[in-house]
Amino acid sequence: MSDTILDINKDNKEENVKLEVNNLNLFYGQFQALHNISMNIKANKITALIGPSGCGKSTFLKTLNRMNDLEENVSINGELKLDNTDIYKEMDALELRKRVGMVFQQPNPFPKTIYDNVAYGPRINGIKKKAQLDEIVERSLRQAAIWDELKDRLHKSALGLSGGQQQRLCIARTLAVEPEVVLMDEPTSALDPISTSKIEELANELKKKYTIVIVTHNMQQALRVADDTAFFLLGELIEFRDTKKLFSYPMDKRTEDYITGRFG
Ligand SMILES: Nc1ncnc2c1ncn2[C@@H]1O[C@H](COP(=O)(O)OP(=O)(O)OP(=O)(O)O)[C@@H](O)[C@H]1O
Repeated sequence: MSDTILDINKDNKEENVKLEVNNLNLFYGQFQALHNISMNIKANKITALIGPSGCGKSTFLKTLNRMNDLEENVSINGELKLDNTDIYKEMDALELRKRVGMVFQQPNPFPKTIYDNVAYGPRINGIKKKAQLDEIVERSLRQAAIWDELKDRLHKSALGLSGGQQQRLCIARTLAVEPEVVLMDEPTSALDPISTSKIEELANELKKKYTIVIVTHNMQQALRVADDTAFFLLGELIEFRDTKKLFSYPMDKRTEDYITGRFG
């Protein structure tokens, strides 16, 4: 890792750090997919992860809520802390995933009603009272900016919604268990421009309450929504800083080549 990135991480330390990553390495069998990643993800900010296909963005995102634990042959070393607690050594994976929710590339609602999709997580967590569930469903759909569109069809199947509506429903489902961090893996890549801009506006609104980490292939999207941007290449974190600075004055030649379209 370069000195440049260390300097930037020191700057970040002065702000409110939600997730602290130190010297993180991840292997799929013999293949090392992440090399010595260190970065601080700030609370109530949007952090974008960019870089060419296969550079480790999704792998890194998944380490933040231990989704890689589900895969065979994965080994991880280094330190990853949520609010100063090590998520691998000192935290139960289920507890962690309540605090760190995830939204995937393809909207993946359950084949259930809209209401039951949103109530799913709270029910698993033991909430049974209808009035309480009603309140959670409404709050979550409002936070996901889709209440007005769906309030009259809560008991219809979620599979009848458009792709953009399904994705906002999936965001509502994630918010229903009141996470602190929301991870988004290319959440708009399957959506049209109008749905994309709704999700971007929503992310901007949600950061008041949540910390958001988003993987995107779309550099304009990173520029539009992210406070900080991390550029990955071949499993290394090349540069990580304020988004506007990274795009205006890239410090590393490889970042410059990528954002100017010279490779990737
Ligand atoms: N389950 C796995 N087993 C083995 N290798 C994997 C696995 N998942 C990812 N990899 C490899 O790890 C590297 C990083 O993959 P990853 O999906 O994290 O990249 P990415 O930057 O998110 O790519 P994309 O933008 O195409 O989604 C790639 O070389 C990939 O082939």
